[in-house]
Amino acid sequence: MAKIGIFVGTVYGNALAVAEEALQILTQQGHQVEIFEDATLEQWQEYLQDVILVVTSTTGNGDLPDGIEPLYTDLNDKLGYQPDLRYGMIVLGDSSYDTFCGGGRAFDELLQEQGAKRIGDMLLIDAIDVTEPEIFAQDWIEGWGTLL
Ligand SMILES: Cc1cc2nc3c(=O)[nH]c(=O)nc-3n(C[C@H](O)[C@H](O)[C@H](O)COP(=O)(O)O)c2cc1C
Repeated sequence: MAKIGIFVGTVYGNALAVAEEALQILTQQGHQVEIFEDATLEQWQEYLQDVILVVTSTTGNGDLPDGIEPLYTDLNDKLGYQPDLRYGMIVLGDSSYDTFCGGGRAFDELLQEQGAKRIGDMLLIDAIDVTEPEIFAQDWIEGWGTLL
């Protein structure tokens, strides 16, 4: 059983729906799970020895939603190295944008630079193909939960 913080960035609620699905699946697997929106660096730091699942969409021109961008900036400016963190990444975007899933990809790059260990591949969810992202993500979440 792992302690998992799900950190969400959403504009219209799709990423939150995926996060809520993940909460349900991972809790059923026996993990201890909590969702954070508009999260602070302090909340992130509570998981540095545990597991984080980032679920974020992309807005603007490859940007992170307002609810998670300050966390990204704080991680970049203040945290530095986080080698004991294990994490997963689910990114929502739309492939009609040149910056497909740009916000989440940037978040993943930052965590890699800071020594965090990603569990599994990133799940990219393309709004062009997928109308129900929370259903689409189910198999990935189940598989990810068993890797922890
Ligand atoms: C104004 C606007 C800008 C967007 N910009 C991007 C973008 O730069 N790259 C991308 O991959 N998707 C982009 N998207 C698509 C969203 O990321 C996608 O629709 C996603 O499913 C929204 O999830 P949310 O409801 O959690 O915000 C944009 C959508 C809108 C409405």
